[in-house]
Amino acid sequence: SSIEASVPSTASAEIISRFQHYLQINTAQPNPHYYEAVDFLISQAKSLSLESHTLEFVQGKPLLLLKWPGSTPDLPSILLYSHTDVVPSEHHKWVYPPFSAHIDDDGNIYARGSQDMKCVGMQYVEAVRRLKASGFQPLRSIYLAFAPDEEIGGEDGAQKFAQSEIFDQLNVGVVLDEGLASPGENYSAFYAERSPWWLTIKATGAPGHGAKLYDNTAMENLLKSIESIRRFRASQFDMIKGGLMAEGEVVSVNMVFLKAGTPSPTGFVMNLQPSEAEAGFDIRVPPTADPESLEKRIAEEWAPASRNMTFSFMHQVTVYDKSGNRLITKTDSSNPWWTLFEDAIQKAGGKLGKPEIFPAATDSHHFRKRGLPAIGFSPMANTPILLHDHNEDLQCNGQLRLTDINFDLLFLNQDEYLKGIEIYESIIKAFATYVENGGNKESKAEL
Ligand SMILES: CSCC[C@H](NC=O)C(=O)O
Ligand SMILES: [Zn+2]
Ligand SMILES: [Zn+2]
Repeated sequence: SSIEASVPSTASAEIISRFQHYLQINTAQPNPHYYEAVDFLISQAKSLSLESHTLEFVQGKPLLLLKWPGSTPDLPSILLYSHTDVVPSEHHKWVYPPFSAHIDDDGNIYARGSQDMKCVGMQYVEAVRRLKASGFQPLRSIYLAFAPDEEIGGEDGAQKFAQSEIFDQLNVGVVLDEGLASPGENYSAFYAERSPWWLTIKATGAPGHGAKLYDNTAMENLLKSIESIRRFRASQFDMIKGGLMAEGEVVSVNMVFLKAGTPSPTGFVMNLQPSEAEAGFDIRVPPTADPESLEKRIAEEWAPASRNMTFSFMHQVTVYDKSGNRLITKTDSSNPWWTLFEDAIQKAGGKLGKPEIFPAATDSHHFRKRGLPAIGFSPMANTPILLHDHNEDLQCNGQLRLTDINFDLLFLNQDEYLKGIEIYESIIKAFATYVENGGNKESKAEL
């Protein structure tokens, strides 16, 4: 029987092979093969008799929308959201090629996107397949969106989608999007994310001979700022180290570039103090922070005009929605979707850890900005995540950027993947049949 347990059934083998197929499509930034992914997903939709629409808010960047109509279409719908792009890979550092979707003897599936987030996209599809096979009929309409460009900020994908008239017509009530794997037995879930602020500070000062000590040089002015930023960084990091805050709850600041000096044929001119010096920072602001005081700190301490400094943001995502509320999805009984989500996971035999703030950015904020509840969830427990593992280059805002966060690597075990499909079955069932007040006035009277 131990052999039987380790050999997947035919159905499981087919599920895994469909996942492999999706993983094998090269959708790496900056040149993702989007149409190949969309064609494959449309073939899946056909096999499930789902309606499919390819939306193209920007040419060459298709967003595939699938629909399973509900029997009570007036009720707000469920959006099962995923992105189709993946980050680039340094191929030589991989044990198995990133688009091989190789499965080793332990059942671990190796591919770029195995965790982020082709797993989730296909798990939605498989969960729908199983629910359909069981004869389940949703009350609410269920939409599956497969969107481009999350890895570069989602401006031509989720953002345009969430702001579109088409989106309004979907009457979405709740969004499921990606989370992170977790190494322990509890699943991770995310109710918010930190907003990226990409800050450049620039110092100017009088140029002068390298042998002269004088005040107000560009380098000295910049270094004072860097010292101040480092003190702030340490204060935030100490709260994590001391166990007072989770990673997503503090403001992170990391210096990502330094630019100064006068070039010469042999490198830099060594006896000249330059008149300009610049540094760039990747700042992540939790929705619980006070963005105004951080902006004040930047203007007064990190780049004060009094020290001949200027600053600009290459990218600055707000922490507020249109009504001025924080981009936070409630995780208490005031949000019925959260309660349903928790219960559904438990019913399917899963355990949920304390909900967290996602440390990086996902597409969820584009939906939270519309005031919608969005839950970040990738059902992968007992799965290592490689945070801060190695750097990857990709295009963002036309700039070559370096991410210091990398949770796309490694592998996903096939049993964990299959378990995740059952978890989604349970969640989709609960969401799609939910009616406010239980749809039953009497049951309310009993209370
Ligand atoms: C603002 S574009 C970058 C989005 C990216 N998302 C996942 O890594 C991130 O750096 O968080
Ligand atoms: Zn992702
Ligand atoms: Zn990613």
